[in-house]
Amino acid sequence: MSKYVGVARALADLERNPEQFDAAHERGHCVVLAGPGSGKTKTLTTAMARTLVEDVVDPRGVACITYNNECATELETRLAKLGIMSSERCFIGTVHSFALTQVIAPYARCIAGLLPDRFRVAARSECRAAVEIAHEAVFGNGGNPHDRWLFAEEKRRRDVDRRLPVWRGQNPELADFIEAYEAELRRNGLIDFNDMPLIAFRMIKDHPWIRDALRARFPVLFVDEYQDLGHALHELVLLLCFESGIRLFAVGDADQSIYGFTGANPELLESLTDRADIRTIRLRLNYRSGAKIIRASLGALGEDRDYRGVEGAHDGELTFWPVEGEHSLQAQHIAKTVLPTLLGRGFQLEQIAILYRAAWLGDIVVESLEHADTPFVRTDVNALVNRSSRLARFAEACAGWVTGGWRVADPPYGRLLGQALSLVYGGRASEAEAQALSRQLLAFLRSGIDAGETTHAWLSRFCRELIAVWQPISRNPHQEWEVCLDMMKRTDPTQGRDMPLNTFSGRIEGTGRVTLSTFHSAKGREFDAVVLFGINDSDIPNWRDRKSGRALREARRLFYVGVTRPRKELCLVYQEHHHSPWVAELYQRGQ
Ligand SMILES: Nc1ncnc2c1ncn2[C@@H]1O[C@H](COP(=O)(O)OP(=O)(O)OP(=O)(O)O)[C@@H](O)[C@H]1O
Repeated sequence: MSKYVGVARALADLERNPEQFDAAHERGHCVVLAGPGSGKTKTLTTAMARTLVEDVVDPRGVACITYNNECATELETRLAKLGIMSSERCFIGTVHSFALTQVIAPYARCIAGLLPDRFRVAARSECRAAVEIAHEAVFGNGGNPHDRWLFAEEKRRRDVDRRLPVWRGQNPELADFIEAYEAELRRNGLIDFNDMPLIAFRMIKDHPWIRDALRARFPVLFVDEYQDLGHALHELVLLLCFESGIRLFAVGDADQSIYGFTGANPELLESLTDRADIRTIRLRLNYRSGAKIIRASLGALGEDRDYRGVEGAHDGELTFWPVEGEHSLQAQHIAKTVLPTLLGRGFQLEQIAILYRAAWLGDIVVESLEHADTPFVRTDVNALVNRSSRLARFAEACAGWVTGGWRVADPPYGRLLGQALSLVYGGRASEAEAQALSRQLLAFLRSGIDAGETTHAWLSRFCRELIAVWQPISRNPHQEWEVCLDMMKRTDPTQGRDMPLNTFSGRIEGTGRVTLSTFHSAKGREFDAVVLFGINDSDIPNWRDRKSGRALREARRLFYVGVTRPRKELCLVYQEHHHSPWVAELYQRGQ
């Protein structure tokens, strides 16, 4: 579909919702605030596509920053449906990747002494070693360097502008520790993950020409899930949009802020709405869930909001599944009773998700589902494919192409090549480099068609024939090649973990498999039916959440994110007489 038709259709879709429609046409700074299922992502992608087609003339483009690679992939997929591909004109990625690929990589070399010439991103072991050396230099031998580093990291993420008095005014010894750590990394030609937005911020702050260059390329900046992006992004936005003339379009929901442990703070989003130069648009309709589920979700959140369902929509269903016993019995109950009941009511497995608080709870669910022979696809950190790793997703997409996708261009070869170019060259390759890479990729992919390899055997060749060749020529300073070894370990045939290649590939995700996910990974997704597992009084909230009001509020928001994923049915599974205190409120409001 051409992008013109795609955009026209997307805008027509919003016509019956005047707030969404207005937001998509806004030409000044705009923040869209809205609850779950209200079409924030839909509005953002439509606004982005419209801006590219109507407002911004080639070769200028737009940039969209989002929380993690998983959200970036979701946005890319939605934009592709409107005929818009991510490209030099359309950057979609995390704040770290924006900082690295759009600010540091192109401009750092123009600033003498800023970074070593051929810097790269440090591995975790290199960061730990630098923490230990810096700790000894600043504090001598007393105390655990890594425990103290947790506090230092918090300060590092929060006090983005180091020229402000607060940098040395509060905890000056932590400031010394951080500076010694960064100096140690630089001595070794390294930067770390959290350095990326900080270095970019300083570059933009100190060098007005970098602001001009960025505004020339990206006159409009989109930010998805603003509430989760933390201080570094917020400072970057203030600098780029309110001091440098870039237009801002941001969407978010403070009630869904669940990444406090990485420095996110819902107040940053709210502070934008106080500005007179920003138009704030609030969306009230929830297109996703039935009215009963919407009411129950406000019980889960413990606050009042004026959200409502669309007229004529189904009411939705809430079901409660108390189980006599701990986690493993609750998981067995899901496999033996809850899922069969949902299937009996006409739900398809691929439209059901089981959500839980942490990946270790996912291990317990996996055991029960395997025992019951129920097919599943797992999307938490213990999953075979780490969904937030671009390399892992590339491997998965290649496997999809090899196992039949090549026949129907699902995924299209051009997309695989684009991903490979981005992994190896950060998207900037010469014609000759692109051709050579394409030859290697195509030769590898073709050799896998009808080869009958298992996943482990295919991944071994993937590592040998592609990754080992690409690693030495790569110009992308953020490497994650170790993900390949991790996937090989997770499919080790000697441990009985190998599987057919089409089981590994994403092609059969969504066909006949129930989704397993943490609440965090389920953010932004939706399913017909959602089963919340382990909603016990010791799990949500757990003892850590109960330690502070802030942590307790975040746990409650996490619960709210889970409760707002279903379209039609929400099932809560918990230990009888030991359910989370929030279940009662949810029950009362849901009636
Ligand atoms: N104007 C509309 N007309 C019909 N359906 C819509 C409209 N706006 C949104 N939707 C549908 O509502 C659902 C939720 O939309 P979307 O994922 O964009 O919401 P969201 O606000 O980003 O949700 P969350 O915050 O929970 O991630 C999607 O299925 C989307 O297609």
